[in-house]
Amino acid sequence: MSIARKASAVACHVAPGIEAIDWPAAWGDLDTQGWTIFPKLLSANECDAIAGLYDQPDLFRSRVVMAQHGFGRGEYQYFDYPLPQCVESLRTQLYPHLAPIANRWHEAMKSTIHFPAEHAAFIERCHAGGQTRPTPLLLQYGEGDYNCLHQDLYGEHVFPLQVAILLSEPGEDFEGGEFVLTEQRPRMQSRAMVAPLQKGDAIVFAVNDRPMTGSRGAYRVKLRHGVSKVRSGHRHTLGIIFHDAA
Ligand SMILES: O=C(O)CCC(=O)C(=O)O
Ligand SMILES: [Fe+2]
Repeated sequence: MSIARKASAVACHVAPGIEAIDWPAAWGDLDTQGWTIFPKLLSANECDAIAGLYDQPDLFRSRVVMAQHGFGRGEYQYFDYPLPQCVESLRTQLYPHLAPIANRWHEAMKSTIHFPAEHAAFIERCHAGGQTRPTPLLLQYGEGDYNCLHQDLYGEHVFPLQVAILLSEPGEDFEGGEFVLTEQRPRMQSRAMVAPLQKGDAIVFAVNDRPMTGSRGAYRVKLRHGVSKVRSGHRHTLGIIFHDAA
């Protein structure tokens, strides 16, 4: 009974948003800067419904208070299986579009890892390798909170792209709290990037390495992501990570 209740907690219609994505533009952004934005992937109502799940502890497998680990300030919770329908739909419906990019990146980086076309097959691989715990998460920030630059690596199996959806409206629900990324090139100084997200926008970004084309072929650059200090208000984010955790 509790399983049925959990699974139906929040429904949303992600297919139209995914249909509307300009994939050639997205591929271009991902190849040149390692991230891209899908505008308005979720409606304001869907954002509010997902953010509201934060107060239903039975939907989550664990809660992390960032200050206790030196991760920043603020908190997040990892969803438990079965995932709410909306989260499950985003994970399974975005994956098939991202797997070809992941495979192209891995080929360019001379990796022999190949990602299957469907998420279920990739999750089977994670589970067989002992990575069985779900990684989609809901983050919650208040005034003064921030998220240090990090990478969401949870074991040997890593899908190289992940998605974060801003569930609050900048300038209205909160001030500050920008989504920031840094790109570290070999033997060079790091460059910082700020993603201009609005409520309902999704950012797709490299989890760790991505290929960059130089005059002597492709080399690897490393991305990290985080959130600058929230100056006022409240900010929620939904994180969709495609690999599970050990
Ligand atoms: O709150 C944010 O925008 C950052 C989320 C994040 O670190 C993640 O989804 O992995
Ligand atoms: Fe993260």
